[in-house]
Amino acid sequence: MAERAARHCCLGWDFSTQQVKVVAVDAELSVFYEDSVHFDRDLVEFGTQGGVHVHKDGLTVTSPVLMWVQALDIILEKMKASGFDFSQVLALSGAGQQHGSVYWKTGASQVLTSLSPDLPLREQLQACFSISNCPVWMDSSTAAQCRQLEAAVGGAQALSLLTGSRAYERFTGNQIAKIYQQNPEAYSHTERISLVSSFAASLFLGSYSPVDYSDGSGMNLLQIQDKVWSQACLGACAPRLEEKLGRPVPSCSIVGAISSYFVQRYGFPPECKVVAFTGDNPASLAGMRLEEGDIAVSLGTSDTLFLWLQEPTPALEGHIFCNPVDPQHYMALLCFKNGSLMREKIRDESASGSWSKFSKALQSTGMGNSGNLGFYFDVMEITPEIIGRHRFTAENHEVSAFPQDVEIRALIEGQFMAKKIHAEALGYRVMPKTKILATGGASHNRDILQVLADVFGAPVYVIDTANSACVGSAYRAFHGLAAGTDMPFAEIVKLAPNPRLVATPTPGASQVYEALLQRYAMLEQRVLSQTRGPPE
Ligand SMILES: O=C(CO)[C@@H](O)[C@H](O)CF
Repeated sequence: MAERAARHCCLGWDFSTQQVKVVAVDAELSVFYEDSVHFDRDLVEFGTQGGVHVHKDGLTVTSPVLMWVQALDIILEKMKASGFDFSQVLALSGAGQQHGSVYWKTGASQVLTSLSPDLPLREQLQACFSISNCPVWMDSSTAAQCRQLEAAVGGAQALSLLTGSRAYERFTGNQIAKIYQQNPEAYSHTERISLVSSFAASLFLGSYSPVDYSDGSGMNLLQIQDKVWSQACLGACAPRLEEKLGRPVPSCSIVGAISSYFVQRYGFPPECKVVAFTGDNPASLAGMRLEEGDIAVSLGTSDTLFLWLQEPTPALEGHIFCNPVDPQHYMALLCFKNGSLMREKIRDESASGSWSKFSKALQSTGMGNSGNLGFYFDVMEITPEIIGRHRFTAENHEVSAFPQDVEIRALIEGQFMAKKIHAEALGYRVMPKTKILATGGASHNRDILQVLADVFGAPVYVIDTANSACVGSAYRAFHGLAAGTDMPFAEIVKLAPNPRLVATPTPGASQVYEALLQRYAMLEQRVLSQTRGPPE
């Protein structure tokens, strides 16, 4: 085989819900290698569906930690078999599904620091975990622990101001509290608790990696302003928790050099640096190269907004995390459950199942839809908590139906006005340099993106985000190598492929939507009060 040219690179890992993925990115920021191990397909013995086990109660959702360990063994062996030159790896970083937690058994650190390069990780780490099935982000079994935590710190809004979110069942502090309450013996035999991100970093480090500020913001435990654990939150969840978590670190930190295990077994250079791993969403923000004032809109099954914020306004909706690439700033995440499934339903009902007819309806109706407004929530919406379809005429009279074309525009304008209103409630403001980055299935429909540009008054770009968490992690590894030079992340990634401009605001759009947004906000409150019933 022809000698492969030497190609210095950084690796970006993603320990996601369904698979472990890796990309190799060279100094020109080109992705030249990618691989993955799919849990359901490649690790059948664990019996997961979508990478998880949903328990009989329908609320508890876990994943086997040894499945994650073995997936790393397999993917590294696949890379080795493909002839990947590990000696060229300058640094690596990674991401993990947020909120999940890993429980290292007392004594595990000795095993982790003295791994034999002759054996796979799984064989050596078999007995290193006090909890075999780790709670993950899909779990919703900790409602009681959420109420206890909010009560301990003065309520939901107080917790949100402190940690960036009100209590959420999937957030790690509440999961730890449940384990302490229901399995105190396992908790007492736990010397370290990692997030999925810091657990993965620990494997490469050969010692316990600290939690980074950004993924740590998804625990209901970290004070997001001071970037220290909240003693009130720790105390409300479990005893002696701080010693099990260790001190959190900035997300751009080099947490150490790669373990000798990987040097001897795979040929990594001993000076290969490990940059703190973070959550998948913060890593995606890095991969999409969001900058201050930008907003990323993922138009998928549910719609997700990533915001870059300088001064957050924590609220009872959405999540504020410490920013993964600028320690002085923040990011926000907003989830809208009625995303593409709602768009597909209206397409089927009002455009005979045709996206082309759907687009024609948007083209044939004007901005503002002659004052007609709609709320379309066939499943209980997260942001805000409303269910049902509610349509209003220009005179704010509720009606039971719209003509088909009006219905289609009311759906799309309503979805995007909701996004703008709730993003602004978290402190987001459109800036002159704002770019909207659209991803996900609906981002292939230019007419939908035109409405997005008009409602926000900002240009819309599309970007390939297939591997955004991995690529963002590789970018963060390069950024970690520049530690101490104060080089901003944007400078490090300036060679990366640019997003493609798809839509710019129609002239006059801001005047139309400025008025409509105010009506939308007012009507949303009216619907909320109707569906929530009168305040107690
Ligand atoms: O719970 C979430 C964010 O808060 C999910 O996006 C997980 O990070 C997916 F892994």
